[in-house]
Amino acid sequence: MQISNRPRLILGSASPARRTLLKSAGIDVDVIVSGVDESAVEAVSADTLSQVLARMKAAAVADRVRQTEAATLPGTGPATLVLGCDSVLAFDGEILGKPADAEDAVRRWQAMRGRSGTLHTGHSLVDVTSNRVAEGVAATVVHFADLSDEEIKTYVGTGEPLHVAGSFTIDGLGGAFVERIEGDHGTVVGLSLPLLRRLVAELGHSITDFWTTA
Ligand SMILES: Nc1nc2c(ncn2[C@H]2C[C@H](O)[C@@H](COP(=O)(O)OP(=O)(O)OP(=O)(O)O)O2)c(=O)[nH]1
Repeated sequence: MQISNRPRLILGSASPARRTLLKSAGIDVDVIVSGVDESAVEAVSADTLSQVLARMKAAAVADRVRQTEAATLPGTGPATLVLGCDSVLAFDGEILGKPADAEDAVRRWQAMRGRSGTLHTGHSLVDVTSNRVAEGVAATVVHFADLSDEEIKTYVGTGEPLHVAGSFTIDGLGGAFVERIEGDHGTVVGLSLPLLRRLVAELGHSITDFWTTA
């Protein structure tokens, strides 16, 4: 039996978009949702907030893995890594997570249309065995289309904006409302693959080690 030396990546996020993005990039993950209460953290700046929350999520899941898998965690051999992420939109001096409700989403879009904001996604990668951590925040400027009131009302009515940071997606219905971006596309979805490549390298791996197809 071929013993896999492939390191294991656990995604500490409930976001289906993050899991899909990794799968499309050849990386199959296990998912363990952190359950971290994001409201407990004071927003200082968008990049600091996204980094602190990503760190809290990854640490919570790494602790759980250490407790539940103590017997099977390899002291040597393939590593087990946990990735936590958090995305927030910096717009007009505010830090915007998910909208409170539909009215909030409408108000946000009436302010955002025709303007730009910066989507910050914090990443924290923990090697469960060595406890080493590699972290970074990726930021992408998003230029929004000048939506009509009718488009805003219809888009919010789909429910999509209510579940995502910044009240928009770039890979869903909201894609029609993103004129252009300056930076990595994945950062807007919620996970930067080029940054992940650098973080796994910091912990001694190559991103190609995680490919299930290679
Ligand atoms: N599909 C998609 N999702 C987006 C986009 N922008 C933001 N999101 C989602 C990704 C995350 O699920 C959510 C941002 O909230 P968080 O970063 O706190 O993650 P979430 O609470 O969903 O899950 P987690 O806390 O990681 O378990 O918004 C986008 O352009 N496309």
